[in-house]
Amino acid sequence: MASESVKRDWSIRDFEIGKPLGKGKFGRVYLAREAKSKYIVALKVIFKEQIEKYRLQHQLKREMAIQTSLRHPHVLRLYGWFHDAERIFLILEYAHGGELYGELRRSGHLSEKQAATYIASLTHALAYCHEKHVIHRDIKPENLLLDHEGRLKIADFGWSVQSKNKRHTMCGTLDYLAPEMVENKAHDYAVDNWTLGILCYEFLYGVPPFEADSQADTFRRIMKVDLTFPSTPHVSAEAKVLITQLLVKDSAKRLSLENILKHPWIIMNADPNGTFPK
Ligand SMILES: Cc1cc(NC(=O)CCC(=O)c2ccc(F)c(C(F)(F)F)c2)ccc1-c1nn(C(C)C)c2ncnc(N)c12
Repeated sequence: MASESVKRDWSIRDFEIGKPLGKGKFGRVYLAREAKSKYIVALKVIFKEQIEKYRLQHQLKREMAIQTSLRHPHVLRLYGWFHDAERIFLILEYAHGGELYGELRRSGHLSEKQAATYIASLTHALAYCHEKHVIHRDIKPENLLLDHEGRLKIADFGWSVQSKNKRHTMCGTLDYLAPEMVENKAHDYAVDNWTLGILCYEFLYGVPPFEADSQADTFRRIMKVDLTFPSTPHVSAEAKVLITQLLVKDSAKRLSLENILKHPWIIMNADPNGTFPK
């Protein structure tokens, strides 16, 4: 699939369409199978009139170029795409394990081993993206999927796909944005380091650290870095140290991706091959 997906021109006739996986602002996504190789993929249908209506042609082209160029075990593959008169079809890696979000909602919070394994996977994926000069900027549980072995995959929905089970967060939540993003200031790669701190907190406590009843209150809590840790036995002091070293207002002072991977909490808890014993 990898070699073919780059050169040949695909068309809808090459695929057998399966069950719908979810629907989004621009169209639906289906389980599908490439007819010859029987290779399973997720096929996302985007309606051209929606893209034209929001004048997203260039942004979509840029996203497609970025996503087809990324090759990393923790970044969901975009194998290729094709279009007909009114639709654009994206041929995506199928994440058999579904949404990490679902796992977090079901269990309330993750164990330190699960949380550390996911943070280490995300850190590896972000180090790769940053090497390719790609800042993700939109990492949140919504965009995190799991493969059949429970390995994390960063997916970039562009515009979030609302899967079947309704999400609890409104789209456009501020919870995951760094201070310089919510202030609309110039931002750099370190915004992703901040978001790793947000996600680590949410994996361990079940809610993001600056959650509030209104966006205005969330905004105020982010700008103040109003970070508090509920007292609970299942979160170690080392985990709190890592979160505190990432949720730093001055982006230059946030722990680097390299030092996250050397952090005692990650070394002690992350499973090196990214799965972790269930
Ligand atoms: C549906 C789905 C899509 C994606 N990726 C994208 O769609 C990229 C699209 C994009 O970048 C884009 C689109 C419009 C647009 F206007 C722009 C712009 F212009 F703004 F930049 C950008 C990744 C994974 C899934 C996915 N979803 N699910 C279920 C949870 C439903 C899955 N379950 C299993 N496996 C899966 N792969 C999935």
